[in-house]
Amino acid sequence: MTIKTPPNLNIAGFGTDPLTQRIKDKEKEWTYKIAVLSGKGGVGKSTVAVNLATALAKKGYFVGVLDADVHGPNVAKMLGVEKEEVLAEKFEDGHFEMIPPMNDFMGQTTPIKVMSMGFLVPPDQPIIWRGSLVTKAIKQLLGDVKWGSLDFMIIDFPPGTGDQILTVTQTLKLDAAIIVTTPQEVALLDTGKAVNMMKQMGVPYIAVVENMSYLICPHCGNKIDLFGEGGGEKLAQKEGVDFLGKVPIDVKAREASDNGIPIVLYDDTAAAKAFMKIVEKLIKKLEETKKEKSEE
Ligand SMILES: Nc1ncnc2c1ncn2[C@@H]1O[C@H](COP(=O)(O)OP(=O)(O)OP(=O)(O)O)[C@@H](O)[C@H]1O
Repeated sequence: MTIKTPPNLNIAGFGTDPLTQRIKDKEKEWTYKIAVLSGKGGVGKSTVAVNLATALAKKGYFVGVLDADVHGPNVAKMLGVEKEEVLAEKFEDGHFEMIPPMNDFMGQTTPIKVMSMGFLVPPDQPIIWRGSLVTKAIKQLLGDVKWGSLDFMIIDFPPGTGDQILTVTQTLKLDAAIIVTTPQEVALLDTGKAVNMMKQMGVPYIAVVENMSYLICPHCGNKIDLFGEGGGEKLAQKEGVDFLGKVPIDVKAREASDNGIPIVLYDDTAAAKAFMKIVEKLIKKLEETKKEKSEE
């Protein structure tokens, strides 16, 4: 039976222990679970998450994106589905599961399933919750959603190293963590903390992506290192984790994401080429890591 999501969905009372069990059951259907994090806000974490997801979908993989950035959910807008209505299905035991809206970008990608707090709360309404409630909401967006079978589940976490990340990482067995940074010192300091958090959580594959690495001057074509040079790569080396690549600042990337179209769909841009390269490297590394783990 399909019904419309109740308008005043009571997040706090929407499932308790069985919820954790549902997450555990569902994750068996997801081949790779990848968290996208950043030590610092505003470095382009959501931009990287949606472009990685779209690049994977462009290659024919089935992808789900969970916007776990409950306080600033932008993913649905960036993927052009923010106006979609979320339906829910009632199960025999009485629990509801939301049906994630999908976008296949006019057939340019396989459909991407998207779930975000942004669907359930009006855009101008702030979410003023204590941490435990936020954690619960994120868990519901995992366990009370009909995700189905996926090649990749991408989770866009809130910035920083807060307790929500800790709890979700304890519930869900992540295959990889991608830490997004910009090249400047202040961002790198916080990025190191995020890398170490993922190491402590035992995530098998950890990698750094450097966003806003450089700007190609639209007038002279010269490369400008606006925020310094090579910081992300040096940090990855220092921490002993992989470096997946650099994404340049691209004015079109900002314009495109404001219009709900990930830049990776604009094949001729430097940012799109960078994202495709990153995704190819990521797939290879994930397969290698999985093989190594199965041999242990
Ligand atoms: N490579 C890029 N080139 C141009 N603009 C970019 C690039 N990466 C991100 N942006 C823009 O920067 C802004 C912030 O990006 P985004 O929302 O992805 O950051 P975030 O780290 O997820 O932020 P928050 O910490 O608020 O969650 C957006 O307007 C986005 O379009």
